[in-house]
Amino acid sequence: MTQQQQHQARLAFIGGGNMAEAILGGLLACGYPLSQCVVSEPIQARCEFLQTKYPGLQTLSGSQANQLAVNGSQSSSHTSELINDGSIHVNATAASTHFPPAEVVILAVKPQVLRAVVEDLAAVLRSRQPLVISIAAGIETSAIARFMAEGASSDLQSKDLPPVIRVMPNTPALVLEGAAGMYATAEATAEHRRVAESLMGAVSKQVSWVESESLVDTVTGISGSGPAYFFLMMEAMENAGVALGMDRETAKALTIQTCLGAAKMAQLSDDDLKTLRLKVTSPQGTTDAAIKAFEAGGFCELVEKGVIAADARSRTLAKELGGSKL
Ligand SMILES: O=C(O)[C@@H]1CCC=N1
Repeated sequence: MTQQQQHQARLAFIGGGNMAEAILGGLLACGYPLSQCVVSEPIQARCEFLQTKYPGLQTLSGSQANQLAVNGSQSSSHTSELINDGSIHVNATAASTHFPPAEVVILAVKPQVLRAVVEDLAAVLRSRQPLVISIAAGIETSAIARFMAEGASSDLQSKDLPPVIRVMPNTPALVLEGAAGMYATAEATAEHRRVAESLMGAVSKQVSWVESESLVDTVTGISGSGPAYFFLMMEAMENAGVALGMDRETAKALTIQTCLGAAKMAQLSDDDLKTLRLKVTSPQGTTDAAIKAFEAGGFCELVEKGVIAADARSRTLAKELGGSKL
């Protein structure tokens, strides 16, 4: 189904950092209506940057911005009071100060502040019951549920917890080439899964559900952090070209296209990755010389160590920031 054919949910981004921008930018690039998106972001300058880049985007900043983004404001006078109060800043280009409640809340804040943010939003999340999508690295859905339970008054029962889907996206979402892994809690219905899949699928070429939440940490180790591994490899190749006398621009352009071409071949070919490698590698040839040098330095073991380190860090974050009560 195309974006045009289905209801496009009102989205509240809590946090307007790089990853929120990647998802937002990707959604807008494929036709998601700007009017259905609001970004709550504490740093005024970042709001201004987003407004300049996406003219007409509603951004909210200030002490009650997260609440307003989720809860909406049915009365513009209420919003005006908040603005006059100095407690909230709404971007000047927003068409109106009327904010519909969010149907999907995307928690796109750093893991270190997720607890405070969710506790602050607990009551409104539990009364509004939006679909909550968390992209915070490492924080388990059980911890998010506990933050919601602890942040709201105790007379609300646990069945009042909204559905949570944990997503590990990656920054190529900004150019609609993302890869994302997703895990849904038992509260999430097939429709919630469909909405999350459709939002992340709009900016990601690969969306994979994992059945065990611990595999989200592994997704983080592969595709969440993965773009940085390829950027590092590309940096190293570019620098090697420069060291051999090539101008940086040419070395960079050849490196990037080689990376793109290899990825496309890997995607389109029926051959597995090893076979593709061997097809480039003539015996005693140039590639063979390079691969031998990589192997002598423990390249594959090193990459495995890197992926394992990212996976492990994601699990440690869960313990450090989510606690171990659940
Ligand atoms: O480095 C990080 O913590 C985040 C998670 C995945 C990509 N960046």
